Amino acid sequence: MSSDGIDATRTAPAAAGGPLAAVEPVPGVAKPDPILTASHIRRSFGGLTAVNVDHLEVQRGTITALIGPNGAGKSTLFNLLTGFDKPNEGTWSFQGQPLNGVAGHRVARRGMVRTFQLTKALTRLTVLENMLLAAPGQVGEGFFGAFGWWMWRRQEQANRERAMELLARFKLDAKKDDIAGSLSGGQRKLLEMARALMVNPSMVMLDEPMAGVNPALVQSLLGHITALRDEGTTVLFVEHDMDVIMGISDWIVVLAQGQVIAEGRPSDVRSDQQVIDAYLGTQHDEPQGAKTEEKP
Ligand SMILES: Nc1ncnc2c1ncn2[C@@H]1O[C@H](COP(=O)(O)OP(=O)(O)OP(=O)(O)O)[C@@H](O)[C@H]1O
Repeated sequence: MSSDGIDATRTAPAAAGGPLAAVEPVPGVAKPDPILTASHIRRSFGGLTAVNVDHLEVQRGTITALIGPNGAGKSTLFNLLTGFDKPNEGTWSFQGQPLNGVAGHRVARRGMVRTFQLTKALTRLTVLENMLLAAPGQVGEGFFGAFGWWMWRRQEQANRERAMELLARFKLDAKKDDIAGSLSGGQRKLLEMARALMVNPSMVMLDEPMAGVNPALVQSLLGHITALRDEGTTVLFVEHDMDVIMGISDWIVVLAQGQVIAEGRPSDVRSDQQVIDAYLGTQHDEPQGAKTEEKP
């Protein structure tokens, strides 16, 4: 157990007795307490329908994996739900509030935040600067004159404290003044996660959190993800590594050709013939880390 109270070596058992225990594993099934609900979401690119989801609910306080073969529509669905793309049709709500037409940065302010790979520009900034840029909206300096200045200073201070707390949690505090581009692949993933937490979200969406991560850091990342869930944060993640998916997910949603073809607990999904035919049968079950690299 680390000093911040996180057992980084622990991975979660699938939530056999959790809130999803009695939920029937069928596509579109209602959840007891959904934090996110989406209906009739369709997104086409020319003649190609990338996403065509009838109904999907994500249970609050769980780790839900979104899986499927390449081109299944996972990233497109992430972009739509978080306001970084617009569907041709569909409605969705977060914490009971409709999100249609809400821009990405406002979606994040409402508590649903997604991780982004560090852009080239961000890799040239220090780790701490990256964190501060991810902080929630700033009070303008000119706002109410001297009072605005005082507010701005206070907010700066609070952001700095939150950033340092999160960097300590992810064991990046000693690297706060390092250029982000000098971090290893795994440390970058930790920084991406830490940046997302700057807005204190109710739900985090992680896009392939294990891609490019050295096996030594995989356990640490898994520990951080389950710790988030255990603190009450809802986690939705896209991942290809089946060991990771089966090891930490409370619930798995399977997309194929834009549609939800199955959802359920890991044990339900593993034995679903349609999933095996569409995805698992074609999945090269590489050992964890076989396709990874540590240095960018
Ligand atoms: N901007 C775009 N313009 C045209 N086609 C797109 C665009 N974005 C995605 N697509 C197409 O939509 C389909 C779904 O792509 P998407 O990236 O969402 O799949 P994915 O499940 O995330 O795949 P992967 O696992 O390979 O990342 C693919 O056929 C893709 O080529």
